Amino acid sequence: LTADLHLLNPKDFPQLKNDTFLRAARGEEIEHVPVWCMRQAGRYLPEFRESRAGKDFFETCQSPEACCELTLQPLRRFPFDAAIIFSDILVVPQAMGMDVQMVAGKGPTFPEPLKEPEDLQRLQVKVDTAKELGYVFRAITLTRHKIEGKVPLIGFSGAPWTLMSYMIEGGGSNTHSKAKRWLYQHPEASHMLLKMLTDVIVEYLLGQVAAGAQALQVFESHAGILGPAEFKEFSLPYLRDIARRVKDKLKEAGQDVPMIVFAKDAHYALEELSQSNYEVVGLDWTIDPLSARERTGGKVSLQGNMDPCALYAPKERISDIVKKMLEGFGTRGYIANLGHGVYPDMTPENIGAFVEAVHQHSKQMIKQI
Ligand SMILES: Cc1c2[nH]c(c1CCC(=O)O)Cc1[nH]c(c(CCC(=O)O)c1C)Cc1[nH]c(c(CCC(=O)O)c1C)Cc1[nH]c(c(C)c1CCC(=O)O)C2
Repeated sequence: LTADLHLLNPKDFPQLKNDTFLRAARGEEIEHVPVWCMRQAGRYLPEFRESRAGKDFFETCQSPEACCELTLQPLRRFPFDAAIIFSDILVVPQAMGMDVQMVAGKGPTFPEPLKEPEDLQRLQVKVDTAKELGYVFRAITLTRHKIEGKVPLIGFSGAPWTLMSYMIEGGGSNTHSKAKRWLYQHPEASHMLLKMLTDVIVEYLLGQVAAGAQALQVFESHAGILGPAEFKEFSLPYLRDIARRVKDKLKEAGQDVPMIVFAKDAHYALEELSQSNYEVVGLDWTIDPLSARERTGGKVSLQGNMDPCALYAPKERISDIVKKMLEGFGTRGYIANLGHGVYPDMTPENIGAFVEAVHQHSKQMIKQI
């Protein structure tokens, strides 16, 4: 074990061999369009199901070795241009003192969700991220060593509104009406909670970079349940604050790490999102590539946005869909991805076809420029 201690030291990482993803995030020249998939480490892989079998989900998240193995699994199969650390957005509410369990067939569950503003007193205001979330940092450091510079490693966090909605709903929801009730009945307490979450998230993301994360993605998965006005009041200011504060701190240390904002179903806010201090705006599949480009005015790189269900199509059809998508976005300032995560019943082979189609078509297109 002592011989392996350097693997938990965020120093002397292997040299990065494929920086295509980082260059695309910054809008720089590339030889092919980089591609990765949200939930690329997931139940669609038999080796993932085997590693996870019989183990508690959050215990798995707390094991750096398990997180490292699950992060690397998809890279052994497919030539992805980036890896995302295996973890979950709900480790942040846990660090703030809330109990969260992963219930099979039901998803994440909070036995004691926040009900009224008084419940905010149950939360840890000042979270020592090194202590409460150190296991994520150790997973990132270990993975950054073990990935051997093959591709960059992405760290991530849930955004404040998405985490708030889980903490109040107590789990998944169609309407999010319990959480939205707070926005209309308790706007001040809502802002207080969103601010508390923002403070923890900023520290958490900085800790991930210190541990070795080479890019950061912020998931506002529940943006679509808000309308434009509520998004502007309860989501956007916090998304902007997170990027500003993380970047200011990194700059002091002479570091620069690209940040991606993925606000699912928030196409009503694309203009605002493209002016939010993030280098990359992630897109779900409900927006047309060309109009996304127009509305973001070339100010940011874009990531996305194939309908995950297109992976159910035959391989030739996947290739056609990818080609159209690439033509819509163009090859510069673009990172190919799905519009949301891979589903458990998808065929690994088709993910391979997706990755290959992105590489092949984009190489062809770049040659013709
Ligand atoms: C909303 C959300 C969550 N978690 C996450 C989000 C934001 C992205 C999104 O919008 O989907 C983020 C997340 N969760 C997971 C990752 C790992 C990295 C990757 O994308 O490969 C990431 C980036 C692993 C996971 N997180 C989870 C799994 C599947 C469960 C398992 O492995 O046992 C994985 C691979 C569990 C999880 N965790 C969460 C849900 C809704 C679920 C699914 C529950 C279910 O389907 O039963 C909360």
